[in-house]
Amino acid sequence: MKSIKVGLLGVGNVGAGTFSVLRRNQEEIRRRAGRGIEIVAVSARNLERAKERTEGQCKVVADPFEIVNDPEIDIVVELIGGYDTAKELVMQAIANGKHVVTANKALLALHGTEIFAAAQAKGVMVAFEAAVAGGIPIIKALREGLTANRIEWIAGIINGTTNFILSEMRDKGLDFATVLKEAQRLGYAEADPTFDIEGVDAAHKATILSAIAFGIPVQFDKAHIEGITKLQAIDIKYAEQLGYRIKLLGIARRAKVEGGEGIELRVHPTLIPAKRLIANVEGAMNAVLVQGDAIGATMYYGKGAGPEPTASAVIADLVDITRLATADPEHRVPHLAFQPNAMTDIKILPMADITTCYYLRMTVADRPGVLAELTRILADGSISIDAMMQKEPAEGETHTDIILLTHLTQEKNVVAAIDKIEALSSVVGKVTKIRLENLA
Ligand SMILES: NC(=O)C1=CN([C@@H]2O[C@H](COP(=O)(O)OP(=O)(O)OC[C@H]3O[C@@H](n4cnc5c(N)ncnc54)[C@H](O)[C@@H]3O)[C@@H](O)[C@H]2O)C=CC1
Ligand SMILES: N[C@@H](CC=O)C(=O)O
Ligand code: NA
Repeated sequence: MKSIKVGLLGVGNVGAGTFSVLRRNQEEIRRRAGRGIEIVAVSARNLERAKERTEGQCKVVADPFEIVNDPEIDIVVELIGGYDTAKELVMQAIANGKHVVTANKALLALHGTEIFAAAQAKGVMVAFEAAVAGGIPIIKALREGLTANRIEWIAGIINGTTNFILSEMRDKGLDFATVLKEAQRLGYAEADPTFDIEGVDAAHKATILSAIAFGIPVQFDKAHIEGITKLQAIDIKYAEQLGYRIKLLGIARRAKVEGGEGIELRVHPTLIPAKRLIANVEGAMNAVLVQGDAIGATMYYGKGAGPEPTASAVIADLVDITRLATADPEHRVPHLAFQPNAMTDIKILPMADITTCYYLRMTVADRPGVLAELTRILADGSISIDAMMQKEPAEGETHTDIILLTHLTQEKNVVAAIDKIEALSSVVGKVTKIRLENLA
């Protein structure tokens, strides 16, 4: 049978990885797909570099629209990133009746609803395994393997760059900027690395996961986002002393609220018990925990970033499309796992309404009665304490650090209690609050 013809937009880290894995494993892939998968044209900004990376094996063009409008091309692979041009190209490819593969989580988290609706109407597939947790087949697991379950929650280390930074800083004592540069050199970081370190990339991915897990629209604008730039070394140290690790987690969870159900959608540094598997996921590795009502907890682990791990997911999508291209569109897996007419609109909760445990660090005067003041404020706010650690004041110091871990409580209770604690004359400066999840 004739090869399926692919046009590649962008020959950067992932584009180059896709080209080389597809060439290296072409025979194996052909045996799986039932026919060859051939990149016939690429578009790039740097034409010379693209020619080198594609070893003169295909046409190299400057204008990406030349590819999306080429009648010979069956599948367009979008690997340029960003929202604007990428969206135009993807929409044009769909309008031209081409299937699309994209690794672009930013695009899907913002415009997924429109893109999937257009693809559905046109009867083409938009595949995006590489967009969440790189090479880990988490989209496949959620859309296909776990369809019997009511998904309760998902919690994942879904940004390789930040996990790499946290691991290297802790293990090798390197500084933030040095490790970030290394993550960029290794092809893990986004073109704009603030997306990684400020939690935006993880929020793009958590948004996509929430849609597939719960059958709700993609709603990036409702995600709560905190990155790792404000995390302090002292909290990483105290967390270790208490038996926890701090990871940047993306969390999507069903929650019972007054009047029904809501969804928590949040990304922030999180304390996790050190004995949990996920707390021991290091470097650029990703791990996603999924709790289903029938299966219980499952964990998906692997390389979440980098040229070839991401190419692994891009090519898996190419194989899926090749196998299904001739199937009746009605028989394909729905883009967001649920049939388009069966999506629901469970509300994403404001942060004030989420429920979790907390790590609170405060600097207090080392004098009698301070602890009683703190515990009174917490008790008044219905916050119960799970553990406490008080450090000895350093030689000649009159102040010391107190760290409190709370049981489950609502964020609004904690915020109100912190306001009162910060107003005490015995407390110096701000209280540091980090959320804590016990997980499975
Ligand atoms: N690097 C990684 O580990 C992962 C990246 N992704 C996603 O994959 C996509 C690509 O990422 P990378 O390869 O890392 O980025 P990159 O910055 O290395 O590559 C993007 C390439 O596209 C080219 N480009 C930009 N605009 C273009 C245009 N209009 N026409 C033609 N070429 C254009 C750039 O010159 C660059 O070579 C992004 O959406 C990213 O979020 C997803 C998972 C992992
Ligand atoms: N910049 C991202 C790349 C993969 O999605 C990351 O670091 O995880
Ligand atoms: Na993936």
